[in-house]
Amino acid sequence: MSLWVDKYRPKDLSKLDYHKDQAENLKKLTQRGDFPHLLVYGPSGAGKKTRIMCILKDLYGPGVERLRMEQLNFTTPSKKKLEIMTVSSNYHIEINPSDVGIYDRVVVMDLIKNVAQTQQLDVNGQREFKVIVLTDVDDLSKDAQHALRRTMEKYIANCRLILSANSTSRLTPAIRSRCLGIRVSAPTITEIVTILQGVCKREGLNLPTELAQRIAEKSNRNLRRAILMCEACKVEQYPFSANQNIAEPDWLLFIRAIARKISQEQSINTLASVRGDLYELIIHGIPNTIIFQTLVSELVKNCDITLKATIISQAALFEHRLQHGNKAIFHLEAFVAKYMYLYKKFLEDTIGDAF
Ligand SMILES: Nc1ncnc2c1ncn2[C@@H]1O[C@H](COP(=O)(O)OP(=O)(O)OP(=O)(O)O)[C@@H](O)[C@H]1O
Repeated sequence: MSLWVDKYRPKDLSKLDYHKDQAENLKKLTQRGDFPHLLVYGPSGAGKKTRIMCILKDLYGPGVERLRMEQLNFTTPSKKKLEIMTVSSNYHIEINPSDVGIYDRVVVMDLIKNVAQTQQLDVNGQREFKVIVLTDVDDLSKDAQHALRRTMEKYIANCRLILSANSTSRLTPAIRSRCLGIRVSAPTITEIVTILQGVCKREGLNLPTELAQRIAEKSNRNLRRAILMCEACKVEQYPFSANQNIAEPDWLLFIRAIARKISQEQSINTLASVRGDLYELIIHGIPNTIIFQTLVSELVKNCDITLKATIISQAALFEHRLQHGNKAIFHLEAFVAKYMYLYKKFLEDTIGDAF
């Protein structure tokens, strides 16, 4: 039994439910003989991966859906052995080079070189090139980005890259300028409502519009999250009711609890306990940027408008450090300490004014 997010993931460009004009343009692109490197970017759960798989299917036919998982091994110049999981078909290979952290450069270079130099398994494949899908490229180190740029130029004859990223801001201009950019913005609330109702209809369920609307709003326009929440609602209670409880992911509730703790008491003890909580989230694989952004948005809910402005500008600074530094916990914790200081000072100043 598969989850609705997998079961109802559209498999053809013509079946994509939103950004339809873009899907049509992509179809035209795949029909031309030549095909550029692509950079598909947009927020999490907006449908990047789905669109990429549809492009591949259009290029190579249903064979790209026969996927296998493989572990690839690499050796760094200092003879350290690296292992990384890949998903591939006879026509393409998908890899997330940031899985190997600071060694991402080795993986990027070796992988592209190997793929470009090996023969296509299926010699009747309709294309002369293979596709390498690299995900989360905005997490690549600068070194790896430079290597990527050089390698993509060198092997353009035999392989094409499809890069996927949440935003282009951390990519070097050299990479951006060598790819055709495809922006997949988050679907609107109305689009999400329609998709949720479509999914439920295909399951033979009746989803009240009001509940679909509430789920869409709670999902933060992340379609994956919306569909997962909708399925969780079904497990919790069916027939649906318009005002039933919408289960939210554990990590979100956990971050909300951290934010409450920080706003209740600003002290060394709270900071120490928050450090433990942040470690807990990191250990469970919640991405640093998600932890940071959710925490900031929860914290500013408790802030007066002037304080909010200060907090947001500080958050921008710490987020920048988080993205460029290695130890996420330092920057997360430093931000919490800064928030506590600003919040406490604000309270003291305003209470002082009141007297
Ligand atoms: N056009 C669409 N119509 C209906 N459902 C869609 C569409 N695009 C995506 N979905 C659904 O949304 C879910 C999330 O999409 P996808 O995995 O493509 O997002 P993503 O942008 O790659 O996310 P991330 O960056 O977090 O990996 C999919 O599992 C699929 O069920």
